[in-house]
Amino acid sequence: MSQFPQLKNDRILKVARGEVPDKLPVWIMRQAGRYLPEFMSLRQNHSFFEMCQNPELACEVTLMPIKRYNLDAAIIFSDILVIPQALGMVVEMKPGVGPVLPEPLTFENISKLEPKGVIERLKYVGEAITLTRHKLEGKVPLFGFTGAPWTLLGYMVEGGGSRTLSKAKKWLYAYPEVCHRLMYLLTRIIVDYLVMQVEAGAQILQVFDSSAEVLNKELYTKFCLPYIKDIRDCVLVKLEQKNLEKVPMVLFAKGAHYCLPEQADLGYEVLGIDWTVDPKVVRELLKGKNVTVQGNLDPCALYASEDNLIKFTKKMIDDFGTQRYIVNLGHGIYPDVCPDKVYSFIETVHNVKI
Ligand SMILES: Cc1c2[nH]c(c1CCC(=O)O)Cc1[nH]c(c(CCC(=O)O)c1C)Cc1[nH]c(c(CCC(=O)O)c1C)Cc1[nH]c(c(C)c1CCC(=O)O)C2
Repeated sequence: MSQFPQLKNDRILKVARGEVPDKLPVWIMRQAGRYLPEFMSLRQNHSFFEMCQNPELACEVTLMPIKRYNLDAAIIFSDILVIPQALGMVVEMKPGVGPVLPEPLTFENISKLEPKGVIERLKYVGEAITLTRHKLEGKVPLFGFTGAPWTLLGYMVEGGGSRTLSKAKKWLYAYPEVCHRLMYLLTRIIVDYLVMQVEAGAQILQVFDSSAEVLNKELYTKFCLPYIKDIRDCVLVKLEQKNLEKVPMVLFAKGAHYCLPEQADLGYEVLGIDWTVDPKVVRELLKGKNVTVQGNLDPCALYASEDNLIKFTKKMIDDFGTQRYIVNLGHGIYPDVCPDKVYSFIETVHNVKI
């Protein structure tokens, strides 16, 4: 593997491992995105997936928030939907709408999915990661990421975003065996995809299960937890086989507070917490568990006045406490947030004494 510049800021990695940092680490979900004018100006000339697939462009976008802010991590510019795309599904990113898969999964076309060679077709993500590791010059660690099996299956069955995911949930209730087979297939791909990202230079990994919020404890226990655990276990085994470093992993199961203690037993070092949960309740639910928490400021709090934003941020940190805590929003930042608000948020976090 290529020799990368030495890491200068390892706050996030330390806190993920349960060690005490000099300052609270902070990063922002969707930190490289449309709220940044420099992103919008680049985006005018390129389609979304063209930006994902071109390592130079993906690297440039990944570095945009790092150049502007004192963030404690970078996250590779990509999308969770590159997996369905590499499986042969058409994925379009429609401005103002979001992702659209014009030919969603049906019983008739399941056999058309092409798992063979899928990692090869995702090699561009690895190339973007390797390039970014060099260009980061060791400033901060680089996150790799993936969607969790359920969230990917949801988009594949629904053909795009959905508030209720009633079509995908119908599959869970009506065709559980088919769903298990698909979840298993996605799990195998996700494992190899994450290992490939570490091989390329990712120093920490996040699994996004953004659609966990439409399930309940029973469904999540049956259809999601076993696969999410399998991902963690198999990534560890494969990293060891390849003599690669054991990188920490974050599970962000959005809206799955109905099973937080169960999430803490899957082997992930960090649990991402969405903005709907009270930090004190989170700590209570996770008492005695060996995990770090990450989150969870309401992304809309960045619309508040600077004074109030600072107040909300301090209160959140007070309520979580500074132990084993990575500061983040409780979901991705919105495109119409004023970029200056992000300075106040980060500065407020870094000013907290720990
Ligand atoms: C569900 C999901 C997706 N993608 C992702 C998730 C999980 C996190 C979450 O719940 O938000 C993850 C994601 N998407 C993107 C990143 C890049 C890294 C980062 O800065 O965090 C990451 C980590 C870029 C993106 N992904 C997308 C954009 C905007 C697309 C554009 O420029 O047109 C970016 C910068 C598009 C996207 N991609 C997806 C949706 C629903 C959308 C549309 C919503 C939106 O527009 O914000 C699927």
